[in-house]
Amino acid sequence: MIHIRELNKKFGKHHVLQNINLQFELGQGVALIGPNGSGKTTLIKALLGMVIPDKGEMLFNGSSIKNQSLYRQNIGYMPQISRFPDNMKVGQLFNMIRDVREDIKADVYDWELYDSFEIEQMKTKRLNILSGGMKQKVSAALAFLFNPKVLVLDEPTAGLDPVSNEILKEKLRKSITNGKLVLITSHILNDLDEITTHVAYLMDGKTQFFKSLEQLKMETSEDRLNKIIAHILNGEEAVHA
Ligand SMILES: Nc1ncnc2c1ncn2[C@@H]1O[C@H](COP(=O)(O)OP(=O)(O)OP(=O)(O)O)[C@@H](O)[C@H]1O
Repeated sequence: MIHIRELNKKFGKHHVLQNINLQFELGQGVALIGPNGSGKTTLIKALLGMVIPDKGEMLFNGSSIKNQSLYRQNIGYMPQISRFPDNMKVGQLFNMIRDVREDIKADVYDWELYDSFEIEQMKTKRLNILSGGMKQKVSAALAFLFNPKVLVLDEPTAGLDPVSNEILKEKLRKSITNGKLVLITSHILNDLDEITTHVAYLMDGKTQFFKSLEQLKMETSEDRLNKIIAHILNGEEAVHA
């Protein structure tokens, strides 16, 4: 579905992505994790065409995404920080985005998060007065609205209250079961446990590993993602010590 080959990106002298090779398929929940500044958001932005790589290629369904934009219709994106037009109201934003995608038929729409997050009740609120968590809800509902095959979520649970967090996680779980590809970054590894089928771990712009959760569980004899990662990192420290 998504093939990333020998991807490189420098910002000035800072080599932020170094020879990244990854392959994601429908039905996977890929946890893209790694320390602050390891390149996760840059990789996501490259995939969305928001950052232009220096070298390497990315294929979506077998076709290069270079200078393409149509493939993005298949991706629902929830950014780390949502920036909305300040004076627009929530309802106007949804209307505007639906107008942009007039090709999408009404029966394709997925209103589940819109309903669960009770966005109808905030329809008349201006976007610039929404709390951080409310903005996250709007952003999540928009990412799912057109029922895309691929969901890319950059720290989606940061700022969500526990009930909303569970709603989003359940939605992601269902989406993966129904054959969508979910690519998600988070530092809250507990949030990823029930969603993850594969883990891509980035460090200093390099892929440290990309493995299925099952394989990682077997290798570490740990069950939870935070324990698995701690096990691997402690092992590495021991090796380097
Ligand atoms: N537009 C830019 N110009 C210059 N440097 C950038 C730019 N965008 C990102 N960087 C740098 O690239 C590195 C990777 O940033 P990125 O946001 O991809 O990390 P991340 O893994 O998502 O981090 P976090 O976990 O903190 O969100 C950082 O050192 C960052 O300062």
